[in-house]
Amino acid sequence: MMEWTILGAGALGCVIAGQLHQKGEQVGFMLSERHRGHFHPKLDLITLSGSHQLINSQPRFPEHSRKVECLLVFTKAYNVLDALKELRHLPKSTPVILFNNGMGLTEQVKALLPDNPLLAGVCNHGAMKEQDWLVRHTGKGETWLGPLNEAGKAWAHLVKPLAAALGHTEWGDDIALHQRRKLAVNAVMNPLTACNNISNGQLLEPRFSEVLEQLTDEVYQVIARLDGNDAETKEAYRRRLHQVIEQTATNSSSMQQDLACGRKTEIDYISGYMLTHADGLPVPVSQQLYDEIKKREDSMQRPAPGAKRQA
Ligand SMILES: NC(=O)C1=CN([C@@H]2O[C@H](COP(=O)(O)OP(=O)(O)OC[C@H]3O[C@@H](n4cnc5c(N)ncnc54)[C@H](OP(=O)(O)O)[C@@H]3O)[C@@H](O)[C@H]2O)C=CC1
Ligand SMILES: CC(C)(CO)C(=O)C(=O)O
Repeated sequence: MMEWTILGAGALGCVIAGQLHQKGEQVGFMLSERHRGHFHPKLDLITLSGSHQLINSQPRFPEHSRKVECLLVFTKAYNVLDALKELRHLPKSTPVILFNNGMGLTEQVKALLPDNPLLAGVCNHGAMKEQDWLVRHTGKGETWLGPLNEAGKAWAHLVKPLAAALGHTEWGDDIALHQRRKLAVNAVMNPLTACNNISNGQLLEPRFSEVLEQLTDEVYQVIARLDGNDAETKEAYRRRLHQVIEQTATNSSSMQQDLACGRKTEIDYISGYMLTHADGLPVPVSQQLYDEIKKREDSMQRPAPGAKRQA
């Protein structure tokens, strides 16, 4: 039986691993260096119904990459390239599926792994890491899988076991279209909630109505131009965005959580991607939010004035 190797044992990677495991699939975790030499307890997954599921997974490190049969990448976008570079022995025939949010990595991953079948997954499940090896499944949504290169097209059959484990999962020949649909939601919700330190649902308060409207228009123009004939109508996009805001009203966006906890955000792959592809379209609100988040990220990395340097 093929083993699914999860690179990135964080919130989403653990939830997907848990769901695959529950369906009898074999799952292993390719771990970062900080786990080396540590005891690996069973993964404790809190399911949507609140029950605990204990999962016995196989810990792996880059020297085991020769044996990887199918790699699912669940690191943050800014860690994808470095994490893949560590897997020097990854067979050229192993399919690699990128599940990160945001866009802009495809060409670099193609250059790094020119022979491997490459795919992208667009996953709308929700996951939260409560601590190492304790992860909560917070929401169910549809998943799309599609090819990023020619060799990736031969792996459409992976949809079947993924659908059995994750629920609604479909193959999309034009996976970039589905990535942009998700980006269009993230490029509004993530920077606005992060900059204002609010929950997703607070975006619907009257004080944000003007900025929400302006940002929605900017993002729509850029994404619709990239989508060409496949663009959704502005009304359909607005409805979809408001549906996500309402369905996740009590949640905090990933960017809000990252910024509030002093972690790096995925802004370069979300708003940064939008700005790079604006190509003359006016995007002042996106630019302002992008600049603000980069400024806060930079200030987090600088030691506070008067703080002692570590020897
Ligand atoms: N959480 C969610 O609900 C959703 C998340 N996404 C997207 O999925 C991606 C992952 O998100 P999420 O799970 O929340 O993020 P997390 O930060 O919880 O998980 C990322 C994991 O990647 C691991 N990692 C980083 N570098 C390496 C490396 N070199 N080798 C092995 N592992 C590495 C980290 O491991 P360690 O901590 O051990 O260093 C960390 O556990 C993001 O792009 C996110 O936007 C998409 C949909 C929903
Ligand atoms: C849709 C949204 C904003 C839900 O929180 C998300 O995907 C994120 O937080 O990154």
